[in-house]
Amino acid sequence: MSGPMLELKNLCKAFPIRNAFGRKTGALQAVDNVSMAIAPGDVYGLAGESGSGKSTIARMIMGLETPDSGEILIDGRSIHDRSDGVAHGRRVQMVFQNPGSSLNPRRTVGQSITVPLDAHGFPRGARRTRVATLLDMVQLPAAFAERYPHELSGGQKQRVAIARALAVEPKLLVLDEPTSALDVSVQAKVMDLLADLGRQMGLTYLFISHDLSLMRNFAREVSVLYRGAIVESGTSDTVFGNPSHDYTRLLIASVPVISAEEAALRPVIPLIDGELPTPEQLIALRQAADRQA
Ligand SMILES: Nc1ncnc2c1ncn2[C@@H]1O[C@H](COP(=O)(O)OP(=O)(O)OP(=O)(O)O)[C@@H](O)[C@H]1O
Repeated sequence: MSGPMLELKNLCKAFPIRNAFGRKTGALQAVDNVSMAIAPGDVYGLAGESGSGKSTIARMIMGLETPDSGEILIDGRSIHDRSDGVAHGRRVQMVFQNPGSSLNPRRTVGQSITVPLDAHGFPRGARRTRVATLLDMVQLPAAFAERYPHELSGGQKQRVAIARALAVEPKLLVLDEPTSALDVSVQAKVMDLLADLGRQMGLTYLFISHDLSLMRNFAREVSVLYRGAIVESGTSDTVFGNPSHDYTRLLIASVPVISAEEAALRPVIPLIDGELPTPEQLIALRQAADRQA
C-alpha cells in the first residue's frame, strides 16, 4: 500500500503582532499543531472562516512561508529534500482564488502556460503542442493561446490558471478558494472540470474553502480549522451530516455563501480583548445576536 501523497505533521506558524510604531507586542498563532494525511488521488477539504489559517497552510506547502516547527511531506519526502533532483514545483502546484491577479496581464495565455514549462526545462520544440493540449484539457480552444487575460471571462481565466498549474504534471494541487471569485453558474462548471481532471489524471487535491456546500460535494474527507487548529476531521458526509464539534455545527448553520458579493457581506468575527473568541464564546455571541434579531 502506498503512503500519503501529502502529509502535514504538527505544523505550527506564528506571526508577530506589532503596534503602530512597529514594535512587537505579541504573536498570533496562525497555524497551531496541524496534522493531516491525504491519500493519493483523494480530494481533501480544508474548511474554516476567514483568518482561520487556511492560506498560511497552503503557503507553507508551496514553500512560500516557513513553518516554525513541524514537517511537510509530499509523497513521503520532506519538501526540503531535493535529493532525487525533482523540483518542488513538479510535485505540487497551486490554483489561487483570483485568476485576475494570478495571471500576468502582459502575457498571452500561451506565454503564461509556457512559464512553468520553461522553468522545468520542457523541450522548446514541443511547447506549442503542449500548450494546445493543456488548453484542450481545460476545454478551451487552442486559439486562446494568443489571447490576453483581459480578453477572457473570469471562468476562462481560471481554466487558464488550471492549465498552467497542470503544465508540468504535478501529482498534487492546492486549490485555494479556486471558484470564490466566480459567478455561481461558472463555479459549478470549474468545479466539474477539476473533478473530471482529477479522476482522469489521478490528481490529489487539497481543496481550501469557506464554502461548505461546495466542499461537501467535492471533498471526500475534510478538516475544519478554527484559530489555526483543526477542531474536527472525518469524511465529508460525517463531518457535515453529523458534526461532533460545536464550531462545525455553527459553521454549517451559518448562511450559505453563494457568491463573491455575498461572501463580502458575511459577518466578521468580533474580537474579545483583541483576540478571536473561543468557539464557545463565538457560539454565545451568535446566540445573543440571534435573540436580538
Ligand atoms: N504575513 C503575515 N503577517 C502577519 N499576520 C498574518 C500574515 N499572514 C497571515 N496572518 C494572520 O494569520 C491568520 C491566518 O491567516 P490566513 O490568511 O492563513 O487565514 P485564511 O483562513 O486563509 O483566511 P482568508 O480566507 O481570509 O484568506 C490571520 O489572523 C492573518 O491575519
